[in-house]
Formats: sequence, C-alpha cells, structure tokens
Amino acid sequence: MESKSEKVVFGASIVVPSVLELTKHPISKLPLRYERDDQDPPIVFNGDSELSVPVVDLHRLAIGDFAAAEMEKLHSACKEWGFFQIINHEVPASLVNEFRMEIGSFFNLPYEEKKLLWQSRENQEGFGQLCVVSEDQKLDWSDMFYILIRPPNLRKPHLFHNLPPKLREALESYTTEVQKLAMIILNHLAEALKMDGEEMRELFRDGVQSMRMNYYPPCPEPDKAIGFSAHSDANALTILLQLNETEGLQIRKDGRWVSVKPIPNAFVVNIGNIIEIVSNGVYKSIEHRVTSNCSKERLSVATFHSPNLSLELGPAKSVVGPHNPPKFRTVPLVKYFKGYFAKKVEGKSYLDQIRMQTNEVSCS
Ligand SMILES: O=C(O)CCC(=O)C(=O)O
Ligand SMILES: [Fe+2]
Repeated sequence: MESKSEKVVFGASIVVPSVLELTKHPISKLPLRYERDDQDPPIVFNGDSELSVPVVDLHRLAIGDFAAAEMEKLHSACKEWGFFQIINHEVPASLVNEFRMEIGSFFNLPYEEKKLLWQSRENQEGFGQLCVVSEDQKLDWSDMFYILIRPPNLRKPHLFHNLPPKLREALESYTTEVQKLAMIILNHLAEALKMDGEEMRELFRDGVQSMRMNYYPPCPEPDKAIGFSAHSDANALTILLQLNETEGLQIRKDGRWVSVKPIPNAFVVNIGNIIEIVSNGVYKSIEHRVTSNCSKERLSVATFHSPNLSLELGPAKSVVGPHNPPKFRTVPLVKYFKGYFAKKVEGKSYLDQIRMQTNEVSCS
C-alpha cells in the first residue's frame, strides 16, 4: 500500500509560467514568485585552485600503461566528489554541435507552438518545471523540457512526434551515443567497485533513458533567485552537456559550493542516488544547483540513465557481504521513484528513508 507521503499529484491545473517569455521584455525587478529565501545565497567559491572537479580521460582508461592510474582517479572522483568531467569520450563533436544548435532553436520557438508541448496534469514531461504542486510554490529561474526516451514504449507520442523533425533526428543520434557512453562508464564503475560486471549490465538491460533540456535566461536580480534549486539526481548516472561557456553549475563539496567550469567537448558526469544505493554507499550522489547571472543566458542538457523499471533496487549482491552489510533496504524501482518525487516536494531526501538504521538487520 502506498504511504501518504508517496501520493503526489503534479501540476494539477497549475500553470508554470515561462521564464523565457517573462524576459522577452526587459525587467528590472525579480517577480515575487522567483524570490528565494529557501536556498543558500549564490556565493561562488573560487579561492582555491585545488578545488576543481576531477577530469577523467576515457581514452586513458583503455590504454595499458595509464589504465590503473586513470581508474583510481575515476574511483576517487565518484567517492569524494560524486562528479567528474569526462574527456576523450568519442561522442562525435559534429553530432553534439548539431544537437546544440537544435536545442537553441527549440527554446526560441514561438510560445504558441511551445504551449502544445507543455506539461500536462498527469505527468511532468514537456515544457515546465519539476515538482510544482501549488500556486504559491516558489519557482526556479529557468525553463525546462523533460522527455522519456528509452525504452521506446515509454515515449509519449504527443511529445515525441511533435518535436521539430530536425531536433528529433539530432536527439535520436545524440541519445544513442550517450547511451553507449553511459554503459561504458557503468562498466568501468563496476570494475572500480569490484562489482560483478554482469550484475551491472543486467540492471541496465532495457534501462530507462530520459533527458532534461534547461534554459536559464539572464536574471534582473541574480542574488535573490536560483536557476535550479539544490537537489541530488534520482537516477543512476547523469551525463550533462553544458551547451555554452556560461558558468552556473555548482556542487556541494565539504560544505561549500564549487563551480563546475565548462571544458570544451567534455561532459559532466554525476553519480545519482541509484548508484549510491547499488554501490552500498561507496559512491556519492552529491547535491548540486545552478545559480543565475545578470547578463548571460545558459543552456544545458542532462541525460539520465536508470535501471530496468521492472527490477528491484538495492545494494549490488556482488558488493555486499559479511564485511560490508547492506546500508540500504531493497525496494521495487518504481516505488523508489514515487518516493523520491514525494520527498522532493517535501524538500527532503528519499535516500534517508531507505537507509538502514544501525540496529536494522537485512533480510535480503
Ligand atoms: O543545468 C545544469 O548544469 C544542471 C542541471 C541539473 O542538475 C539537472 O537537470 O538535474
Ligand atoms: Fe541535477
């Protein structure tokens, strides 16, 4: 039976305004609905050059002489940061650039056309914002477009078929390549965790891939607003493309917010809650956010990878043992997602709810 906190209805008759439309005519004051006092102020910590997100070279992971050192870098990035940037990933730059251009045009479509692709009462796909459940709820200073891509039976025809044809084509090629990259990374993570590679592959066979495109317009009062409020990702592995050179993404590291500086042709990869659970807490799903700025727009696209929806989620069997007892309970994946979104609406972390208490004994 569903607990009360798992019941959540998104967007029932709630219209989430488009921030891009709001900024079409210059405004000097931030509308009240975007003024935030529930977020840390957007202080950028830049003082210590030691503090920058690790960079992992995928090519070196495959070359005998360098592989062990690169693998160690990957392992410690996932343990200590929950984030890394990946270079030499072999996703063709031409394909990424094609996609980049199509996304820019997509956000600039006339509002009347975009309205046809707006979130509906029942689900969060389409243009809009995440987890908006009331008219008074404060909003992020951004527009997003969220869509399920794989497996194909999850695609919503009214969204997928109504995407501009060139965007759909570019999205198809981009997500196919990024899906391959995600599997390569997940295989490396299994190796680094000393987890059975077959157990990892089995989890992600016919897994879920979804995508969120984010548009952050310049903000009249960036100190009072937030582009994307602090959160950790629900899924297993996020592969993020920062589409232009505008900074904004920050991650929480040892209690401070650290900027993730865009590196040309790199992807930002982050561990989501699901890998934190599968790795039995060895890898960390880290809180991150996007700050606003007063002069430059920012665009990003996050591609999310999750296991097969019919499976149960818990610490990997090949990772836990007498010396490493499970730190999380095992729950059906579908139940996990419902719990995540319900807790997000409450502003809490669902991970804490499925974390084992110290006196709890595992039955799995
Ligand atoms: O725009 C970004 O850089 C981050 C977006 C993000 O965290 C998300 O879509 O989950
Ligand atoms: Fe995120």
